[in-house]
Amino acid sequence: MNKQPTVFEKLGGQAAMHAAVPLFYKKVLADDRVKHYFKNTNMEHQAKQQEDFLTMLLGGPNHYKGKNMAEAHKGMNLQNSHFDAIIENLAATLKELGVSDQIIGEAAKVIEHTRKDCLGK
Ligand code: HEM
Repeated sequence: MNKQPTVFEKLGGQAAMHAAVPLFYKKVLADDRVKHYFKNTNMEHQAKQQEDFLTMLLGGPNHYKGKNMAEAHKGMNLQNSHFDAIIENLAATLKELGVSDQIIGEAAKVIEHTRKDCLGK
């Protein structure tokens, strides 16, 4: 029986994820809606954590050793608009890398499940 490909595989697997995350954070750090949150963040560490987290979340291998989303974003008072900005930057990144709108939509739908935890509500 053939296994259905995961969103991670459809996006292009680890190589695609590794290419996407730095581009994504470049956009995030240029986005006035969210960039201030990262002023004390080690972005190299953040990119590694995010690559591992998204890989796991989208159905790839699980190497993620960071905090859960509620813990990671505790005290930041994040709002829906911030979450939307993050998703928008990720979607724009994937689009630039040639991922189809269909697959971007599938990825966004999975990531959407983390909204409540990220916002702490
Ligand atoms: C809602 C807007 C968001 C903002 C402004 C934001 C901001 C941040 C910041 C500043 C950190 C680093 C904290 C530190 O320096 O220790 C962080 C950690 C992290 N965030 Fe977000 N984040 C957001 C949404 C998300 C989303 C949607 C995801 C996943 C899809 C995510 C995944 C992560 C991960 C994996 C970490 C690392 C946790 C660790 O190292 O243990 N974030 N976030």
